[in-house]
Parts: sequence; C-alpha cells; structure tokens
Amino acid sequence: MDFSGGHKNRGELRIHESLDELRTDLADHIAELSDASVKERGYFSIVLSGGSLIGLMGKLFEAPYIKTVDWSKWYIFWADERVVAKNHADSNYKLAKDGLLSKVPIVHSHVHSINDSVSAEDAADDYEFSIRQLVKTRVVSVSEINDCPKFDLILLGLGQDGHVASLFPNHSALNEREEWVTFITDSPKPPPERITFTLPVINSASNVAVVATGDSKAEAAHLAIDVVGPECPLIPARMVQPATGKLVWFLDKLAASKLEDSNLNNKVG
Ligand SMILES: O=C1O[C@H](COP(=O)(O)O)[C@@H](O)[C@H](O)[C@H]1O
Repeated sequence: MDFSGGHKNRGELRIHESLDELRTDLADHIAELSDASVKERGYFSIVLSGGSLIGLMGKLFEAPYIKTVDWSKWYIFWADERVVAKNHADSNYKLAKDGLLSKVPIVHSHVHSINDSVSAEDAADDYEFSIRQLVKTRVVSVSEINDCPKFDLILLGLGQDGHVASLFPNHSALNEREEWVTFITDSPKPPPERITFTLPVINSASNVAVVATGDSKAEAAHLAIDVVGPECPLIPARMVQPATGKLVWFLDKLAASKLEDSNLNNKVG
C-alpha cells in the first residue's frame, strides 16, 4: 500500500455550511447505505467510532429515519474501543448506547461490543474471533482481494493529531497487516489501553465515512486530503484509502478551512 503524499484520489468531499446540514447529510448517507445493503444482502454491518461522531449521528433517531430505516437488520461494531468497563465515562460503547443505540429499535444481540473484563490483548483477540464467526455466516461480507471482513460502512472520527479509530501517528499499530483487531497500551490520548481495527480492515470496507468538525480539525483534514509534500507528516487519516470501497469526508466549513482551493472546487455539498 502506498500511503505517500501525492495521492490524488482522496474520495468525495462534502463540506457543510452548518452542523445541522452536516447531520442531515450524514443521516441521509447512512440511511441510503443501510437500504442498499439490506436489499442486496439482508444485513447492514455498520462500524461506529467514539468521540464527536455519535452526537453528529443524532438525526437518525428523528423523523423520517426512525421509521424508514430497517433497524432490525443492523449489526453494530466499533472501529476502536477503550479498554474500560462498559459503564465507564470513557467507553465508546456507553457513548453510543446513551447517544444513539438506546433511542432506536436495534436488536440487542446484534450489538457487538468488546469483552471489558479481560486484558487489552485478550479483548482484541476476542473481538477478532467474534467478527470471524460473523464473516463465516456472511452477516459481515468478506473482501474479494484479501481475507478481511468487508463492512458495509465504517464511520471514523478524525483526531486533531490525524488519528482515526485508535491508530495514532507514528505508532507501530499502523504497520499491522495480519491481525484484524490489534491493541495498544500507550495511547497518547487517554485512556492508554485500547483496541482498534487495523488499516487492512478499514481499507477493505465497502464504504468509509470520515466525519470532522471544528477548526481544531482543519490542519489534520488538510494533511489527510490535500496533495502534500514529502516534508509533511504522514498522518493515519491519510492512510485511509479503501481498496475498492467508497470514501466520503463529511466536514463543516471550519474543518475544511485549510483545504486547498482545488479540492474545494471539487466538493459536493
Ligand atoms: O479517542 C478517540 O478519538 C477519536 C476522535 O474523537 P473526536 O471527539 O475528536 O471526534 C474517535 O474517532 C475515536 O473513536 C476515539 O476513541
């Protein structure tokens, strides 16, 4: 995989005037992909992240989505999770449960959260094992180009430092090519112990959406999307390059404020 600068195809850019507009567009996008996956496969495998993303998905539990989405076909996963108890304030599961999952008619057994009672290493192994079972039964598709799961949609946030999931700049987890799920115990952003999908899994998805708002994300968005020189840091978000899937960036004006004009001219939204 070539993650170097100069990669021109950085996906579709959707830059929004307001957060309200972004929330509606994000809900539309998720609902459309859900419809298409349910029609084609009978399931919708959706991968969540933590952080600001969940709040930006809030339109989904309003009309029309609450009635029109086939929630019974949703299977929920996490791109990363903090290794803390499920009722801990740092838990990405708790964030999603409180902010989204408890407000929509999701089938409880379709929610695949991590085992929070074991070490980070064991939690990563357990999570990968449970995903392997769902790939065997094709609840989660399999990639045509490697043995990775092919999730219908992976939703990622963008850290100020350019991290996605719990893949942080210059961390050895970025080099993991064999495991689907790996663990770290030295996250630069607390809490330190986390599990995360690896780049091969993220880049095997049918659809990836990266959602970033606010001026604190502007530099990371520039480094992730624009054609930058070799002197610029190679941030994890730039390594999100779906092999056959579609990549869409959902940005507000502030997060897009450092993008080159050439990219802004090509924007959708
Ligand atoms: O620690 C994390 O941070 C990122 C970004 O969070 P945000 O609040 O800046 O949007 C998030 O995507 C990731 O899932 C989470 O564990």
